[in-house]
Amino acid sequence: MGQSEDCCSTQLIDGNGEFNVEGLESFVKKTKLSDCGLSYAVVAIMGPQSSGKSTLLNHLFQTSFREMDAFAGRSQTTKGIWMARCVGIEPFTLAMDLEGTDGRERGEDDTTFEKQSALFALAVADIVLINMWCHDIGREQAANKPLLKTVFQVMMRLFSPRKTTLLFVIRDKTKTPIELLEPVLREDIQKIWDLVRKPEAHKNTPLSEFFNVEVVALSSYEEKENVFKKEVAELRQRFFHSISPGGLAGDRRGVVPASGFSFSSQEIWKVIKENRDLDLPAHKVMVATVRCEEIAGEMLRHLATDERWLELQKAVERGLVPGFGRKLSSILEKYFSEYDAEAIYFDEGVRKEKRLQLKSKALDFVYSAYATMLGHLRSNALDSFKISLEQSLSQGEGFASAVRDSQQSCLLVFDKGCKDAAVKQATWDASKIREKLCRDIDSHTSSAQAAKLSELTANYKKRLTQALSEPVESLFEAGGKETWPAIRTLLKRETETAVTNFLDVVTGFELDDATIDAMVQNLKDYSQSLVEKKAREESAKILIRMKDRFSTVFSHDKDSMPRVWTGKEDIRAITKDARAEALSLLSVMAAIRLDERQDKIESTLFSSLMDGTVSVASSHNRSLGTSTDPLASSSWEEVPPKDVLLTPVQCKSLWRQFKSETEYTVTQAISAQVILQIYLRISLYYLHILINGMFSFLLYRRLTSGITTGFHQLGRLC
Ligand SMILES: Nc1nc2c(ncn2[C@@H]2O[C@H](COP(=O)(O)OP(=O)(O)OP(=O)(O)O)[C@@H](O)[C@H]2O)c(=O)[nH]1
Repeated sequence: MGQSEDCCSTQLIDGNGEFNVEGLESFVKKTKLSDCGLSYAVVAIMGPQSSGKSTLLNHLFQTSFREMDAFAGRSQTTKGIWMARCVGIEPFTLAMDLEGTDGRERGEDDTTFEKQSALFALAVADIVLINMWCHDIGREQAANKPLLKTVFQVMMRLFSPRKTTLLFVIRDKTKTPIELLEPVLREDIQKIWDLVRKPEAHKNTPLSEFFNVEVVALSSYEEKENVFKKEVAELRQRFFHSISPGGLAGDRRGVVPASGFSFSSQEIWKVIKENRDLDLPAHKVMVATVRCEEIAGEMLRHLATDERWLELQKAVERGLVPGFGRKLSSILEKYFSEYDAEAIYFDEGVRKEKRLQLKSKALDFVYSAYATMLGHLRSNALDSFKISLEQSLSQGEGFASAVRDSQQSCLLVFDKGCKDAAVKQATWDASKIREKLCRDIDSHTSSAQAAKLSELTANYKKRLTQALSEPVESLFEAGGKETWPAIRTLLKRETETAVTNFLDVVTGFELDDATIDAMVQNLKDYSQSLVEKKAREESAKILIRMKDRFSTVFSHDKDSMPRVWTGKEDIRAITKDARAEALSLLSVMAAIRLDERQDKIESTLFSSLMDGTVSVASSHNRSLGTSTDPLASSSWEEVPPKDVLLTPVQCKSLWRQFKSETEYTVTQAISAQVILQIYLRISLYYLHILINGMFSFLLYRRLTSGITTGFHQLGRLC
């Protein structure tokens, strides 16, 4: 067989039953069969060997199937199954030339190539030409009878008949008109149909249910070539638009889309070779499944290398991509539409199912880019919330309302961004990311609120420190009866001022009452503890303070003028006053008196210490082994332990130390007085001598007599 450029013929199955996959693929590619969808027809020819099948096909379809050389004698020319595109026929029509079927050269069982190829033709072709000699019509031993028997038998092995058109081509027609021949032929066909063993389900099924039977008669090509050609040309017309309603194959069923033809025919041949029955509906679904998967796989591969997608993926890694959803939707749409276009003719159920799978895989594939995009939206929204909150707060807006406004505006931007990022083919839900954003906002709000409140509290504590610290210190230094009442007044006033101002500011936080109460209490506690701390500091320095107080009082007169020890001063009384002042200081610093509770610290201290009975009482009691000393205790009556600064025992010990350390001052004063006295006496003595001398000299000069008497008188005078 030769090859023409137009018909692209190829051997589909060789004489040994091997399927030529490569040849078919190349045929499909060259002829662009895959692009035809359902718009293609398959015509096969069967008939006895050397009955002019190839000759007929070549004339009918301008193909170039190998014909027997007329001078070489009749022997088998066509081996296996050949295939070619019919030239000039619309729609795309594929012609298949089958090996002759008279069983002379092959066996007779089901596995014979004759039966296998007949079954293949019935499964694949829409129109089967049955080539037969005119003289065989009505003959009992006609060569076409075994062929028809074969066709009808294998028909039963197709689960679902395809309503194939059997076009009986009567060759070498005689003068007997076709109108007379056709009924005889149809009778022959019917007889064969009736005799064929049928499965129970088809026992009474008429032949017409399975086949359209058409008959045409042609003159002999050998004897009346021109007439033959004319008749063939007329017959050729019937193959134009053969698949349209009313055409030769107008009511065909179970067509496999052209892009699945190669795979489908390979699978059909495999099943036939394995001598299995052909379940055409199941086969159709199987072909659809494989092909739709292939198409979907191809779409996914194309998507993965799509330039627009790669660009978008890179861009979203870098940051926000405006119009992300629109861009990604358009890329996806391209491949979904391509899938739809390619898979359109395959079984609808399969096609839809595979489309869903394609969609799900494609969406899974691009999801990470979407998630990245949402990540950007979330972090940008959080940043803008933080900035907006700071700005609002710096403009003096209340904390709670600033949070509300900032949150509202940032969520608005986030929602808009999500809308922009939404991919129309997906039902991806951004609510989880939104929830995360809200959690982040809440967490930032909490920490910002805590920071602001702690800053605020610290600020008010600082103010309280400034307002209380030094005044309290100076009140303690002054230490007297009015010290604690003055401190209480100061503490109350400053705390109330701070709390009032604090409440004004904290309102903006819209906190619950319990929280506000706790914060106010915290401020109050702080101011109280501040005073207590000062008191403890002062009590730790009490000895120095007492000594200072003593020395101030001791060495200054009532006009605060430095005292000069002339000898006239009553050091005992002065010492007592100075000690009383120091003891009064000790009494002030012995306990914290922030409540107005009365105590007996001062009276106890004065009665025990100022009378000078401490050491006496102690030694006395030691000797007695009992204690009646009110200061021999570690607590003050009516003073809670937390408020005790100096216990009675500590006071007693401090007093003893104070006394011993101030004793020297007193001694010094006494000494000063004594020395001054001596000095005065000595001075007087010398003055006396001087005066005596002066008088002696005058008397010596003026009184020359009575010297002895004068001496005695002077002695008495002195
Ligand atoms: N009598 C007669 N002979 C024909 C006709 N058409 C073709 N032939 C001859 O029959 C012989 C076989 O022709 P092919 O077309 O090769 O026959 P075939 O059926 O394809 O042969 P196989 O493929 O071997 O089965 C050739 O010598 C043809 O010239 C016809 O219409 N009438």
